[in-house]
Amino acid sequence: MEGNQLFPVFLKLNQLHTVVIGAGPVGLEKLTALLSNSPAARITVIAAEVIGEVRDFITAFPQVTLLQKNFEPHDLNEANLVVAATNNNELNAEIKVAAKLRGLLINVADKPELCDFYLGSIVQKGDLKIAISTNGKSPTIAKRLKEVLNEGIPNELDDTLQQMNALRNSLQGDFSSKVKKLNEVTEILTKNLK
Ligand SMILES: C[C@@]1(CC(=O)O)C2=NC(=C\c3[nH]c(c(CCC(=O)O)c3CC(=O)O)Cc3[nH]c(c(CC(=O)O)c3CCC(=O)O)/C=C3\N/C(=C\2)[C@@H](CCC(=O)O)[C@]3(C)CC(=O)O)/[C@H]1CCC(=O)O
Ligand SMILES: NC(=O)c1ccc[n+]([C@@H]2O[C@H](COP(=O)([O-])OP(=O)(O)OC[C@H]3O[C@@H](n4cnc5c(N)ncnc54)[C@H](O)[C@@H]3O)[C@@H](O)[C@H]2O)c1
Repeated sequence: MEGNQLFPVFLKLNQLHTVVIGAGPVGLEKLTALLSNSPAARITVIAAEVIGEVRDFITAFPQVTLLQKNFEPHDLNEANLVVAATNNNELNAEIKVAAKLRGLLINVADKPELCDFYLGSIVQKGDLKIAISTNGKSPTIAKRLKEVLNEGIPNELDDTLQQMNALRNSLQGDFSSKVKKLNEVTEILTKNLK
């Protein structure tokens, strides 16, 4: 089978408990991705050594707990989601087993073969969020495409989203008549692209 077979979802990390193992530069990258998208994400960071940048970054997020210790499998007992960013391949494999035994989904940074899910490159304009995946082929292209879309999508699109939401809430009638109206007023968006 060819092409990208990953299924995208948008997680409510504020309702889930994510355990991040490792607090070096790559751990910082993953924490930045998690918390810049979901500032209320419930996260426990576990790491034997913690770089200053991680300590500084998480001070803005009081719901993030830092445990400076060696990883133990029971650290995942209360987890819903796992992100591993350690510099030790044996440990990564051990974390993968501990996650699997508990039925948890895991991302091992930079180790696609150990991942149940990948992080995407994210474009955000207010309530609009677009996640980009290159199927692991080139995160650099994902990053560049994010930059292109960030430039290309007007900030005003978020105003449109808010207006559409107000219209959606004000419409009377049955479901199909509401859908018809919402499609009518947005038809111009696709015409502009042609
Ligand atoms: C999107 C983003 C999200 C995030 O991590 O926040 C992300 N990587 C980002 C950046 C980035 N990562 C790397 C570079 C250096 C250049 C390069 O190698 O290309 C750059 C570019 C840069 O930093 O400029 C190194 C790298 N990454 C992976 C490998 C291993 C491999 O490919 O085998 C290696 C080689 C390590 C080595 O050489 O040792 C693997 C993965 N990286 C993924 C996600 C998943 C696939 C996403 C997809 O489908 O595209 C996947 C599979 C798993 C995962 O980690 O989730 C984030 C964009 C940030 C943004 O939007 O600005
Ligand atoms: N730094 C980069 O730019 C980069 C780029 C590509 C790939 N990588 C890879 O990503 C991984 C992580 O990179 P990094 O630069 O963040 O590494 P790092 O060595 O700076 O950090 C590793 C983290 O894992 C923790 N750790 C190690 N063993 C532990 C244990 N038993 N229990 C708890 N914590 C433990 C360390 O304390 C540290 O916090 C490495 O495999 C590296 O090869 C790094």
